[in-house]
Amino acid sequence: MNIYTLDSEEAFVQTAAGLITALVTSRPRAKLGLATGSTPVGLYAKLVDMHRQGLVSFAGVTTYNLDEYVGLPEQHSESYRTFMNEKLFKHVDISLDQTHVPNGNAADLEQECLRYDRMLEENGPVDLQLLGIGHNGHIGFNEPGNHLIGGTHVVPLKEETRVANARFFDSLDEVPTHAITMGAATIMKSRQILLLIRGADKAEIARQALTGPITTDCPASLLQCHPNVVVLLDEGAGRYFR
Ligand SMILES: N[C@@H]1[C@@H](O)[C@H](O)[C@@H](COP(=O)(O)O)O[C@@H]1O
Repeated sequence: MNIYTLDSEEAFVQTAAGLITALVTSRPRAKLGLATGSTPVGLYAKLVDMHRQGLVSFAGVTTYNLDEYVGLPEQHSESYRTFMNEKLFKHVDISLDQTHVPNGNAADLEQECLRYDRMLEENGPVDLQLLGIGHNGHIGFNEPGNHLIGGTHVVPLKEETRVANARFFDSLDEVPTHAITMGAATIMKSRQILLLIRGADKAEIARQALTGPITTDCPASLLQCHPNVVVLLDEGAGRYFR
């Protein structure tokens, strides 16, 4: 793992954006795995900015998002489809049919998981998978537990995850109880992984995930087995890595 602690928000965002734009420039038909949550918001804003300046084009890029809530209407302000459209897709030269987010409203969710996996199998592996991390070590919505699942699947969200994400909703009751997520094996098949970790409240889980035992109790620890991972930590999250 290549672990870097950046000492400013600008350096953090600029480094992440630099890695993505370098890939997309050298490989215009790149396949990007994308993530939601508050962590990549600054990165997406930087990519939009660089696109506006003519520094990067996404015209040939295909994207695959990690996850989506189950049962939240696609147009809901907090659906991950809306998040991606608003934070990135609407503002760059990518056509929406090149962007993929699991359909959390599919009539048959099991079929939807199979469809998503088949699509990733046929088109993948992704060149670069962007990841954040939950306070409990989840990646995508692969929650801690006594096992991990390889492929795309429906997952009941841990109470702590629903509480953490309640800040985006009017109340905890509105936070969906389930999500569809890419599985651990799919994530591990990515050619490169870019893991972003921000905030002092993530310092401890960063230490566990990056230097602790590889265990399903901390799904992100599995990334220690991947041959090509770049981890960017901001000052707060990087307390143990300076
Ligand atoms: N499913 C997403 C993850 O992909 C994200 O990495 C994580 C952390 O979110 P944040 O960046 O807001 O802390 O939780 C969410 O629930």
